[in-house]
Amino acid sequence: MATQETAVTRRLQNVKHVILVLAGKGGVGKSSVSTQLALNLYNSSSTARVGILDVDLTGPSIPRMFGVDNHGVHQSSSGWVPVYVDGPSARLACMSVGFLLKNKGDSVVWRGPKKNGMIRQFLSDVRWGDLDYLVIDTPPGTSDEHLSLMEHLAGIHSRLSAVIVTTPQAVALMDAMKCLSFTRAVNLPVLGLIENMSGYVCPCCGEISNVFSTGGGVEMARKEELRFLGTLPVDTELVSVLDGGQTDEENSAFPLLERYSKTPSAKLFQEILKAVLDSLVAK
Ligand SMILES: Nc1ncnc2c1ncn2[C@@H]1O[C@H](COP(=O)(O)OP(=O)(O)OP(=O)(O)O)[C@@H](O)[C@H]1O
Ligand code: SF4
Repeated sequence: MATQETAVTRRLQNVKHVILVLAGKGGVGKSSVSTQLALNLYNSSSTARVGILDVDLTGPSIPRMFGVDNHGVHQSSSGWVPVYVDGPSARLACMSVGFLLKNKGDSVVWRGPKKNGMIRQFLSDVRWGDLDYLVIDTPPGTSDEHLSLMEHLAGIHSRLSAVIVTTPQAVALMDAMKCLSFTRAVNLPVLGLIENMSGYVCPCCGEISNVFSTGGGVEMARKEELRFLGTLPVDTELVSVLDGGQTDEENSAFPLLERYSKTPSAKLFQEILKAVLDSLVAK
């Protein structure tokens, strides 16, 4: 184990911050928040270097969200080369088990030890290089994958933190509490809580209406002395950008960023990004 940890520590020596995105429950928007966090961090300065690692091994959705699900990764003598989703700028690196599957629809049916080995390889064998931020999209709940991550990242514990994503419903909040207790058990600092799918953005006028209850995330954050990072409504424009697949038709090297920047979510995420960066400084 010591050798493995050293390999991970060595590989990630020039990664300044590693941010795990957690959610207690599936489908609350953890992958879309991970994608938006990576895009906003990338956009936070013209030199920011960002990586996104998808360790949701049984349901990898990051390649599809970035519109690179037909790409593969290749091995070089110094490790796997990630997919650079921003073209020639090569400041936004992406790695996912999705790149290793023969067919998009293939499922990954692995036992714990194999998943653990894959996560170790993602951390120790990918040529991440110098990164300001590495965002890790984790599976829902707290599973073997989370324990593997904590074990392999032990050597860089001071650079680790987490963001918890929930929806406003009581059942999602209960599951978010389980996530929070996991972070406390493993001594993982939490930057704060994001309430996703909180209200609905009208596609006609942009007004945000509350279809279901909202405010559960704020209340949980208050009770648990967590920072509340902000809310994101259900945004149909975001869905068409993240789920519709990107094309290279637009006159841009990075059509996803251009299309995302026009969504209501992009504007709202700027406040969340500020809160995330503040929390990182205060950590
Ligand atoms: N704020 C939002 N507005 C509209 N659609 C959203 C929003 N957040 C997420 N979605 C959509 O909901 C679906 C599920 O989101 P996502 O894949 O991010 O969830 P998840 O929590 O990562 O799910 P999983 O259980 O697969 O880990 C996707 O189609 C995504 O585009
Ligand atoms: S929010 Fe305004 S524009 Fe949107 S559907 Fe309702 S009334 Fe119409």
